[in-house]
Amino acid sequence: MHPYLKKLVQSFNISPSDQPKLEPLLEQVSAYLAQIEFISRNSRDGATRSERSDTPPLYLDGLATDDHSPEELVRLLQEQSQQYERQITQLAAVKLGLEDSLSLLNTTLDATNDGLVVFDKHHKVVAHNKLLTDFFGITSEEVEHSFVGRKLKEMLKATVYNDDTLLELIRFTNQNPAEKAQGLLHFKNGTYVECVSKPRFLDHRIVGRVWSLRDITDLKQSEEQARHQAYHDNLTGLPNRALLQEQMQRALKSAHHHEHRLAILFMDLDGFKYVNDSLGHDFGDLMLCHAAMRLKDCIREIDLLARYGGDEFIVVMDEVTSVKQVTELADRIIKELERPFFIRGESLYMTTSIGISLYPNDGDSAEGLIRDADMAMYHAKAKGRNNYQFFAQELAVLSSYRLSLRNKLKTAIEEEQFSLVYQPKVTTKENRIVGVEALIRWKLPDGQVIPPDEFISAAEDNGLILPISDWVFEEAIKQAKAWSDVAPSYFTVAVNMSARQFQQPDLVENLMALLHKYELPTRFIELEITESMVMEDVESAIRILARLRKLGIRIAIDDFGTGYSSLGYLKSLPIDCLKIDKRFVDELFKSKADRALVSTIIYLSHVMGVQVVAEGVETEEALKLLDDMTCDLIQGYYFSKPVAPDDITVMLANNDTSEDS
Ligand SMILES: Nc1nc2c(ncn2[C@@H]2O[C@@H]3COP(=O)(O)O[C@H]4[C@@H](O)[C@H](n5cnc6c(=O)[nH]c(N)nc65)O[C@@H]4COP(=O)(O)O[C@H]3[C@H]2O)c(=O)[nH]1
Repeated sequence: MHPYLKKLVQSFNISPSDQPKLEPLLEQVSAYLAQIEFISRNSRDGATRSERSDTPPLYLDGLATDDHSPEELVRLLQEQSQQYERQITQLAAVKLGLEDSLSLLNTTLDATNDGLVVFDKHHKVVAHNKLLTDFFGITSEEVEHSFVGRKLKEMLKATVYNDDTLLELIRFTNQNPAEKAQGLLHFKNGTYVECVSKPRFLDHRIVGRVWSLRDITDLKQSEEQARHQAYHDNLTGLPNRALLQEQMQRALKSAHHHEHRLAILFMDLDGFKYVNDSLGHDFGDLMLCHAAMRLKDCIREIDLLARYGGDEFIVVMDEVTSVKQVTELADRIIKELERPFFIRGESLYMTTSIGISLYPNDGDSAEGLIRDADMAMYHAKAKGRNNYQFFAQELAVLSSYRLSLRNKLKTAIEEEQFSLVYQPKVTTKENRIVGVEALIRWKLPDGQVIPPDEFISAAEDNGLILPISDWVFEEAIKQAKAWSDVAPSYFTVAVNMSARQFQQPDLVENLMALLHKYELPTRFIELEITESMVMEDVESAIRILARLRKLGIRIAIDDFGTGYSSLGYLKSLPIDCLKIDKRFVDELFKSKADRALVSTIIYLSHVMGVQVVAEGVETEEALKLLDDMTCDLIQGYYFSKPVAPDDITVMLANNDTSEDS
């Protein structure tokens, strides 16, 4: 105790029991006295009055205590002690605040879902939590040295091989202490951890760094799941169009690099629409899954199989060494799909048409190769389905021709480049005209005539078929009205209906409006629709046909025998006439099977009360045979080619118009 304090205790007679209470204060005072003693040496008058003796003079703020009475001294000391008490109270509050902050920090560190470690500016660990040690499988003691040297290597062992993200992050933060750094760590136990490192600032100065680690495995997994869904077809689980594009880009790059060849096989199931329409979409879905499985079995590990669209699949064959290898795969696929499918107790047959393009022969872009294979697939369909065709440049020429046709078609209607010709339909026995078929002709301003087979499908593709069909209908009805006065009552003008037109919801209303406009009785009009148009949606087709028929319009099925229809379904169709396709008529003398087929079609049609017309009859021989087979009507060059309306008017005038037809 300071000698003056001793003196003080003695002079104020402070009891020994009270002395401990005063002790903290006395200690403070003692420290203070030591301080003022130092100050006193530099007192205002500069005199050094602090010669060391047993009772050196006491100075308070430069005032020697010897100069003051004890009362004054006590007052001064009391003032000082009060000041100390205030300071102590303040300090205690600050300490409490600090303790509170520390406890808050510790609780926060433990409660957070992130692994945290806080460093000071000397890279010393200031704080960390348990999660951090869990992530790396280290102890709390090891954290101290964890981010440097050998320990860091140990710690990195927790992440997957070759994931040196953490190392990179540390390097980056050492070089850029003021920057935030962020990375994704992949741990051996499968977890994905997002790692963020931020500098700590105090008064605009960097005082250290905080590292936080967050387990984002769930997020990553749902991301993966979303990615899988975005890139795979829900039904078959196969890669979809988007993934195919990506994978093809990669395969093309690698093929270019390694000088490999690729083959793209574009497959379209034949008549799948029929399965869907007749057996339902659920059944169709099952069929697609089965087909996908079979296709998968046909390809090698390195090949890619994707679902491109409804019933379209694509195989990208990698490392192709020969064309034979490709044709073998195409054959295998065709055979594999030809085997019957047994689904829900039904056995079904399915075939496929395949178009093939080759890299680098046919191009080097994914889109181009797919387009070429698609074109070749259409060629395979045209060749009778259930076969494969390689892309050939001629197909591209054909396709660009179709494109140029489409552009020219746009002006054809406005410039009245279309006209109608009419081909008579006559009775097989007497060759009496019972009707005509209206056939469109397109003559370009330069005199070039383009046959309908060439431009109708192009017009179907770009939607121009609708205004063209409207024009044909109006023109044919106008002409039928002109003939209605001279023609017998059974005379009909048949008009070909386009697939798009058949799908128009206001088809019946539009047709009736036109008939009304030209005051033509409905019985003069016959609509020719193809089997495939009916098969698109059998139920709705039946509904529309029944409505038209009820209004008195005749219905004929055109090109019969070329589609997928069976004779069986004919009985459910509300039709008046069936036209046997020219292909069968051509084969009458060449193929016994076709002859038998034509005969059966005629017989069954009659049983069902449907009239039969044979198309494309060119010879007397064919006419006679068809007559023997009891075919009702014929149409073909034998009697007349399609001719101008005036020629028909003349024919009608010379026609036997007896009403017994
Ligand atoms: N070699 C040969 N050919 C014969 C003989 N008899 C008739 N033909 C031809 O066979 C086609 C019969 O018409 P389609 O089967 O309805 O087949 C038509 C029809 O599907 C479509 N088409 C024609 N006009 C129209 C139309 O106005 N609208 C729609 N949507 N399609 C039409 O174009 C197809 C072809 O029409 P066209 O070229 O006029 O060809 C016509 C006709 O000229 C014959 O004895 N020998």
